[in-house]
Amino acid sequence: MLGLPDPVTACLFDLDGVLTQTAKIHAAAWKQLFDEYLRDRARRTGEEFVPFDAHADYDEHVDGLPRDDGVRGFLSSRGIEVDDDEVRRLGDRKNELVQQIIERDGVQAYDGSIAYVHAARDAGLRRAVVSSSSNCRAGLQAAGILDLFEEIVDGHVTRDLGLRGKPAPDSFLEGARRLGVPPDRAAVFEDALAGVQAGRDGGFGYVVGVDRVGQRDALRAHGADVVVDDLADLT
Ligand SMILES: O=P(O)(O)OC[C@H]1O[C@@H](O)[C@H](O)[C@@H](O)[C@@H]1O
Repeated sequence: MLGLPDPVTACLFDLDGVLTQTAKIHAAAWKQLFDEYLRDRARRTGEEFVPFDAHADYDEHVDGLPRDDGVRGFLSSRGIEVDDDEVRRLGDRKNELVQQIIERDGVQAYDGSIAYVHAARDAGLRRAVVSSSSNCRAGLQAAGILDLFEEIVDGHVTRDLGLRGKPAPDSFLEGARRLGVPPDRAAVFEDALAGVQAGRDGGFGYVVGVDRVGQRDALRAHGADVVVDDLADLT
């Protein structure tokens, strides 16, 4: 049904880049944050300034991860270790940038995803959003799609429950648990390499990779059972 194997009765949707066009917003905010940081560091240390790549660096080190893990992950890829206070300071600054962009531009959902979620609801499939973002609920609300989902496991929930962030499968497992289905009867929909890996490692029934930026092969390699450009392609 809806391009999913028969045993699947529940859908676990990532938010940024799957339901809403907010992966671009996060990538832009991360780029501004890290470029400011790296430029300043280069001035202080005399090192060469190598800018953050909003595709390669974002996809590999930041996309899909909880905010703090994104800060640590990218900086450590450049051999830079920072303490918890600095991680928090940089994460707060990135969040200010995200919120400024959202305030200015709003949040747009992908039409194909919304049509798919409606079809899933009409077909009786259970539906949850599983996102690392602490802005998840606000994003769903701003896009006008909050009421399409029965459960939301976001950055606040994972922190409160002490769950490991993606690429660990914990948040998706929590989503399936809340919907009352075993993982092998749930499908994961993800655009991030870390999220697809979480779907594979959690033993989910099907992992749909959503390719918005030309990383089809990498999504496959991280464990996607199928890769589509848009959820409309599944129907
Ligand atoms: O900073 P937030 O809104 O809590 O989001 C954390 C992360 O959430 C993920 O969904 C995004 O892919 C990342 O880019 C983002 O950094």
